[in-house]
Amino acid sequence: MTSSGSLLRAERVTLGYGRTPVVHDVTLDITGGGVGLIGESGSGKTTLARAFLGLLTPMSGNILYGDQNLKKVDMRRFRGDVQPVFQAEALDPRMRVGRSVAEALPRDARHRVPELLEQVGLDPALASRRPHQLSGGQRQRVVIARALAVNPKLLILDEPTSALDVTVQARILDLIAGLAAERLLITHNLAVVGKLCRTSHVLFAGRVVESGPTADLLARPAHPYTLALRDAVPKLGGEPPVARGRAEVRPAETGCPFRPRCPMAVTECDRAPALRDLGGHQEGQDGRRVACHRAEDVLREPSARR
Ligand SMILES: Nc1ncnc2c1ncn2[C@@H]1O[C@H](COP(=O)(O)OP(=O)(O)OP(=O)(O)O)[C@@H](O)[C@H]1O
Repeated sequence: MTSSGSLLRAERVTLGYGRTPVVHDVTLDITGGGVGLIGESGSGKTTLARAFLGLLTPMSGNILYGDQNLKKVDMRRFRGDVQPVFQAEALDPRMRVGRSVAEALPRDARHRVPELLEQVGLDPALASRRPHQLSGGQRQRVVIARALAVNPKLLILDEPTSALDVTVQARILDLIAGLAAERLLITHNLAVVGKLCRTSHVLFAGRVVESGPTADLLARPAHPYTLALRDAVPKLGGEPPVARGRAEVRPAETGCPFRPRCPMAVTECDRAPALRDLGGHQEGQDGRRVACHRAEDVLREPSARR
């Protein structure tokens, strides 16, 4: 735990590839009860996840693990504590799935394969199959079994259900919800965070534009982008929630990056809004942060209330 009570913390982190930053000055804590990272394709979710896994070094700022800079943490211990769950396509197509799971276990614990398969709701007899001989949902369960092999404290799940149909998706989400490990969940589907994450952060163009308790965010978005995301996909399993037809509009390079797509933009939005506490002590505003000059107006919009 860091002194702020989080498992992992990004502190004013800027991340990029080569010299090009794609995530800008993000501060974010992974606390208990599940944390969601939401945003459309290209918003920087996977890039942040890679930094939290120690796979990408920040251009500036720090990733902290238990009050220690991740750069200085023993990576062998860290890999036992923090495990990624990526999409099932990452499984080796030639390898029997039992062996895939066995490879994630310490050598003297390989007898635990049937137990792990059962833990994720799979018949241990499926261990002899190759990935293409399983359904999409079964493959995703194998990926989760692999991650659980080392009894991690935290799972970092990148779109764990986006390739699955709605009913299978719901069953995998139930499985994830029942696991003991904490979770950082990356998704473009707001319905998924509603089910699994106590806290959520909305990313737009590599910046956190809104944060807070997920239930409050969904009930009363304070950023026009969160509002567009919520209203684009009201239920589990729908299309990716982008403001349809406008996602191709490039973010602004100066001022508020969402301005070119924002139905509420005003002259003031030429100035970049800082992430700030949502003022007042009204219901649903505790722990809420937003980067929008017009957040209070967004909250007053009848369409923002649900
Ligand atoms: N290896 C890379 N080299 C250069 N640029 C990259 C690389 N990986 C990602 N990017 C760029 O970084 C930005 C953020 O990408 P990232 O994959 O983090 O977004 P994302 O929100 O996870 O998107 P998606 O939901 O499509 O996975 C994008 O503009 C992307 O083109």
